[in-house]
Amino acid sequence: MRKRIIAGNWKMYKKAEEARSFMKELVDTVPASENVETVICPPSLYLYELAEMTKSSTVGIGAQTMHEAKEGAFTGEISPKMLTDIGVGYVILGHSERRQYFNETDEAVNRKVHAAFEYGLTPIVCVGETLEEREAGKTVDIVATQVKKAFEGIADSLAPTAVIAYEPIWAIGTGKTATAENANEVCGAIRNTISELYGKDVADALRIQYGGSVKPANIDELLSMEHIDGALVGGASLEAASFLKLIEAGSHA
Ligand SMILES: O=C[C@H](O)COP(=O)(O)O
Repeated sequence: MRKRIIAGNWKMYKKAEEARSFMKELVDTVPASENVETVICPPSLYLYELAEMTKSSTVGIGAQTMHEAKEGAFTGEISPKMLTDIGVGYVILGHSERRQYFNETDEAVNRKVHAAFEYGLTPIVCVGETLEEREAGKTVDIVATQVKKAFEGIADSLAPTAVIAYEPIWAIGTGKTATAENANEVCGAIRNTISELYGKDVADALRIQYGGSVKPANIDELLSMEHIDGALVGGASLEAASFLKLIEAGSHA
């Protein structure tokens, strides 16, 4: 049985005090459950403080992106070594906003997946199609190619510990959600791709999240699907009350 993983991606939102009080509430009230792993990915500015606040709790902290090098003259960047050093455990890689606005290519995502593993971080690898690609019937091809490229050269022993987030780009922040059946179908295709690459045991172990306008009203149906093991949540992770409802949903057997 795969443990669910619900991750909040705050993107470029929240002032320091808001981040602090959210995390205090989350740490104090997050249900202790063996069924769900909880992760918050704040802006990098808050990583250190929030990692300190969550040290003795079950809440994990993730970065929203990182550079692939351990250190160097890369103004403005943060490295996997720095993330591990301050107690960050996860990193989102290849989010569609990084691909779209910051020219993050499949090749760069692959290098970052390698770097994440090298420094003991769990990569949350994002894949997803545009509306145009979906309407042209290319969804499965697109996500399968993104997965294959992201995992190029990744050892069999590491692959099952990665997380893949399927985020149809047209569903991000738009209020439009893929139907649970649709999302499940694509997550199933992702699992098949992993099975082709690594075999069934790895495919059965690797967790796949759905992301794109996930909220308390649709989480139960999404999580009831065979191939959906959690959610990568933007908007609904910004308020502790709604995020806690998602964790609560994930904690049910
Ligand atoms: O990383 C999170 C996704 O981009 C989903 O964002 P959203 O829940 O606001 O649609």
